[in-house]
Amino acid sequence: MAGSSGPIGVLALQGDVREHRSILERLGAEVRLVRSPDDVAAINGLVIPGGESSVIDKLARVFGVREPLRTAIGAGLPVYGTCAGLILLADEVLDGIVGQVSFGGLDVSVRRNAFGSQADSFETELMVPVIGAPPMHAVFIRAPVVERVGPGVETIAMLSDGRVVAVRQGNILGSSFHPEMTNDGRFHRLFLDNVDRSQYQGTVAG
Ligand SMILES: NC(=O)CC[C@H](N)C(=O)O
Repeated sequence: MAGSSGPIGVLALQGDVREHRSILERLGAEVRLVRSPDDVAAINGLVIPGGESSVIDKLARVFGVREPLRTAIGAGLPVYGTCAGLILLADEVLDGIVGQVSFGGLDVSVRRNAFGSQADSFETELMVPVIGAPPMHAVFIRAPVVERVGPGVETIAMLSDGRVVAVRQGNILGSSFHPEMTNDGRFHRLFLDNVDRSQYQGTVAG
């Protein structure tokens, strides 16, 4: 069972926290909403929701969780980021607002709002080989695209035009789209399997 040595965190500063919480609980996880360094110290996996990455970045600094999260991710905390969450995990953010930074951890470059204003939001069926059939119904909302994939990063989903929309690197998983909005638990299952297999022991506060 996932979360055997601690709860699964959902970063709860802004965004679609409730949807992630409910899909994780449906899969049997104990969820802790993360808003403080103590919360970061208590979790053994983390979901970073969709929302607005620049706002989550700012609030993470205000709430004092940015550095603890960076330390935990660097120490191997299993993480899954959707949309804004993927942006926050990218080592490089393209088209960020002035001063915007990410937590990092994923050796990728991600472009915010990559689909432009004429197609801010769309939905499509997406084949994700590591998850298998049937295809996922993928919802893209002012979504980012992964433009550079580092050597240790695996591309796990692409649009039909070849644009990369889901990746993983070790215990870090990210998607441009929102499985939490379509009640498809397969990405969260993949993340919880990472938590179950993880050797992550937590970090000393700081
Ligand atoms: N649905 C989303 O999470 C949108 C992401 C948003 N465009 C950002 O830059 O953070």
